[in-house]
Amino acid sequence: MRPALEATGLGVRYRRSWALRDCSLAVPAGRVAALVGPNGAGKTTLMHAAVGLLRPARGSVRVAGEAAFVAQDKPLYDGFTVAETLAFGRRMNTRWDGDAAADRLARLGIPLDRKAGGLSGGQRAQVAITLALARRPDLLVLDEPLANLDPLARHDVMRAIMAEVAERELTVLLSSHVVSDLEETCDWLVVLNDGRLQVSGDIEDLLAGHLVLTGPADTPSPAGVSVVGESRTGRQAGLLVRGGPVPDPRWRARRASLEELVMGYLRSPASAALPGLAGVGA
Ligand SMILES: Nc1ncnc2c1ncn2[C@@H]1O[C@H](COP(=O)(O)OP(=O)(O)OP(=O)(O)O)[C@@H](O)[C@H]1O
Repeated sequence: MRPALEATGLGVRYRRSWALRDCSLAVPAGRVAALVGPNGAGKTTLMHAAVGLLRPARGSVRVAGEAAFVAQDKPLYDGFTVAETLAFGRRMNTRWDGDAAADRLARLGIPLDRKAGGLSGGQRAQVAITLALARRPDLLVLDEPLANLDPLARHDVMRAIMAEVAERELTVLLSSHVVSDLEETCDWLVVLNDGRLQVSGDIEDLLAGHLVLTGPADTPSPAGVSVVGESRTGRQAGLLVRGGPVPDPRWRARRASLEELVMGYLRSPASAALPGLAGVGA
């Protein structure tokens, strides 16, 4: 099946510095993909390139169908009511599902006569996402949709995104700094670090393909697996490895959590888990 989002050798440069280098990835249709990485890693740049807001200096990025983008600051006109905001969206877009948008806001209990400036952070996020969904996109791109939201609002926003994905063929790419927010919802992981792609893959396959090993600090690294990262503190050593099993009884092995997997790669910028590498599903 054609990927919903495909980047090939993508490179983006702001003046003389490269914000993204040689980035090749494919997100299958119908997935909810988490885009994670430290500040300045290139997440927003990748999203802007994907939705056509900036032109790559190298390579290409392609979306199958229409993309809708919700920027980090969720721009809404504070003086407009929610109803006026919807009417404006209808005038600006040929492909517009106003009924679905009104239904969605009613379900969320967001009053149509409220000025956007009087909405809470969570409500603003929901209105911005509703406007993007009303355009019936094939790919919904959300730049930190959960930033500045309390835990309940974060949960509500993620649940609402899940409901949309379940209802129709929609692919989502969303960035976040809080990996625990992504665990229940996302099934694809993209890790960027300093402008380079480190991980792109199915989350279940990635978790099944990695182990956390703990053992005495002087234990030699196990054979037959590839060490992503290691920390040796005092008498204890901890490794994140790709592959397994590890028959050496000095190492205790367990499944990695999503957080451990992400942190393990981010701490070891030279490591990568990309399609085509042994032990990682494409
Ligand atoms: N308009 C711009 N002009 C010059 N440099 C830029 C511009 N936008 C981003 N950059 C630089 O490109 C790099 C990637 O930035 P980007 O905003 O894509 O990262 P990010 O992963 O989204 O970061 P954050 O998590 O802080 O939002 C950074 O080094 C940043 O300083």
